[in-house]
Amino acid sequence: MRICIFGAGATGGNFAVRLARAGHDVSVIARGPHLEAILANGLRLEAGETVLEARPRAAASGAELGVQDVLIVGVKAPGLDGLAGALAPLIGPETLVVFPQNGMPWWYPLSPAPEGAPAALPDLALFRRGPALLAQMAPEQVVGGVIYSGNEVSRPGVVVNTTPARNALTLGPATGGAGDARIAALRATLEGAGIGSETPGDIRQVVWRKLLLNMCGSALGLATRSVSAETREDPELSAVFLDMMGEGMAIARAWGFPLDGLIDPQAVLANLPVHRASILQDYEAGRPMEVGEIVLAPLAFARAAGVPAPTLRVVAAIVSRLGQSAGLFTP
Ligand SMILES: NC(=O)C1=CN([C@@H]2O[C@H](COP(=O)(O)OP(=O)(O)OC[C@H]3O[C@@H](n4cnc5c(N)ncnc54)[C@H](OP(=O)(O)O)[C@@H]3O)[C@@H](O)[C@H]2O)C=CC1
Ligand SMILES: CC(C)(CO)C(=O)C(=O)O
Repeated sequence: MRICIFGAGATGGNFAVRLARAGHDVSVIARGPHLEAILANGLRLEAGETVLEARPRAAASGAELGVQDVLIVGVKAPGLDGLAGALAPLIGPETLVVFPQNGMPWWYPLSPAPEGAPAALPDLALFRRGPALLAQMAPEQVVGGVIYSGNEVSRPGVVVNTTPARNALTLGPATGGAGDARIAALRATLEGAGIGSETPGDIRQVVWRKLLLNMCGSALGLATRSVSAETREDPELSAVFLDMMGEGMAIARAWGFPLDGLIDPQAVLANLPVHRASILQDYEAGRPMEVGEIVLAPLAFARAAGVPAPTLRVVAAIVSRLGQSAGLFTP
């Protein structure tokens, strides 16, 4: 299986090292000092006491690598704008293209609304990424992904894995269902490399579940400039977190993905990692932020379904203002 990770930064770098060390034909697309470091010394993954190194093939462009069996698009969501042409040389008619970005994904509208959900999705700018990307691949090639794995690039060529006990990438076809044998084979490949990959009923349910973690934990970590775990140490912030979780569960329920019984908000709070959420990493590094995907999209879903979300509204306004003032987010 030829696997390319386009944008082997924090999470992509983690997956590239683990897959390469499991013996797979892995290549990465990177740029700048990170690419130079990978070309010179390979990729290094520091996961707790464990250090893993690998030398995947590295390139600046897809044309150097050619068509892949699996393409994992590891860039941040704003990086998808204008990216379709750069992905093209890596994609053939059989290539599975995995999009594992946090928050509401561009591919969400590719499968029909579940029974009882409002028929029309909110009109989000992020959904307008679809046409350019779908000019390079059929909808059936699009694989939705959800990452549970905390990572940070500590210096070029080096990734620190802040959640060594949990590294997972859940996959499901964006057009619905559990997926065919090729997706099953990819899950098995990930599992064999130490990356958990359960089979979801509907990947959009997993998206909502993860989105709530980011909408509450990552947004509060950003607003307070602290590792996510600090929220659970502060009683007032914990209460805000739980209020937002309740709102998020009501939003997901209204859109046909009830999470009752699947999420225990108290347990999610108790397990917030000692990790600078990726949106906080972006803010501090001056990189475009996933504000639209992580807080404004669920707020828009709340409004479209008439679900009250007063706490989310306040936190979203603060996070959006932070991003806009820093020039890292445009609504
Ligand atoms: N980090 C984490 O712990 C987690 C992240 N996620 C999600 O995973 C996704 C990826 O996040 P993360 O891994 O943190 O992101 P990173 O920013 O660490 O990695 C993305 C990489 O892609 C590179 N890149 C972007 N565009 C191009 C391009 N056109 N050509 C070559 N390289 C490019 C970036 O380079 P450059 O640095 O030069 O921009 C960077 O190295 C996000 O949606 C995030 O929310 C999910 C769970 C946890
Ligand atoms: C909170 C975390 C690590 C969960 O995987 C995450 O998604 C992020 O940092 O953006």
